Amino acid sequence: MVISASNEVAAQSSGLVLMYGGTFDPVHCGHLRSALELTQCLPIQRVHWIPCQVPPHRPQPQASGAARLAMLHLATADEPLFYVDDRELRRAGPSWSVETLEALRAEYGPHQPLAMLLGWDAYLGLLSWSRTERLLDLAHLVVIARPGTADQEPEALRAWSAERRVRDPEQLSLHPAGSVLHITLPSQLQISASFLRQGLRQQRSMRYLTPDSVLHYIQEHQLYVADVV
Ligand SMILES: Nc1ncnc2c1ncn2[C@@H]1O[C@H](COP(=O)(O)OP(=O)(O)OP(=O)(O)O)[C@@H](O)[C@H]1O
Ligand SMILES: O=C(O)c1ccc[n+]([C@@H]2O[C@H](COP(=O)([O-])O)[C@@H](O)[C@H]2O)c1
Repeated sequence: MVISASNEVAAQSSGLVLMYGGTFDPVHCGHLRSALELTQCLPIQRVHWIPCQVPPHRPQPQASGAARLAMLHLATADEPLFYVDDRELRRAGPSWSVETLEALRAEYGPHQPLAMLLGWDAYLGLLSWSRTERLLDLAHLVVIARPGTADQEPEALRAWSAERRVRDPEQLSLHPAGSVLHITLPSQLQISASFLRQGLRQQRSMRYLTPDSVLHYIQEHQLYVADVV
């Protein structure tokens, strides 16, 4: 795909495209609030919410891909910048992020600023991901603090990201890829999907930790009622 200089300017002025990948088993207010706050502090034109089919580095999700996708649609329905993207669910095998970013890069073209969002816990494992270097050729990384995950950044990761670290969010819109930005968002919510699954299994109310529409879906489809085998 050939993009002219004027198209490049148009792509840059329309803002950053953000990939928010996750297991989302289920989506919760920690995810939702973080993404919303990012749209308020970065010039974001679209957030691609991408539930993974086969998470590469963790136990497999309890709810089906179809159910996790449906809950994402319910949770994000009235937020215009949020776009639920099922591309990983349509791909067989482990959901390598590098393949997802390759596809997004091909769609948006070489000049579009693109970033992948990671919570601190996910970021800590980054050096064991598939083709970590290539990730930065394809996108920036936006790493958000996550309360309850106070683990120290391993030295190798700190050194790797230090070379690419930027402090000014504006930098992300000036280049298509290659920078790492750490952000501490104003409201940090100590909510996790595992906490929700456990509470639901124990039949405790999980209201206000995820939207009511998601809780209704969970109830209607009897999700998270049984212990994981
Ligand atoms: N409360 C939160 N605040 C900030 N980031 C979060 C929060 N919860 C999840 N994330 C980030 O969202 C992405 C997807 O997370 P995921 O879907 O695995 O949710 P989770 O709550 O960590 O799930 P689980 O408890 O099952 O591990 C990861 O990058 C993770 O770090
Ligand atoms: O590509 C990889 O090697 C890789 C390794 C671990 C995690 N990921 C992605 O990171 C995202 C967050 O993962 P998780 O386990 O916190 O839901 C999700 O989109 C995963 O597919 C990707």
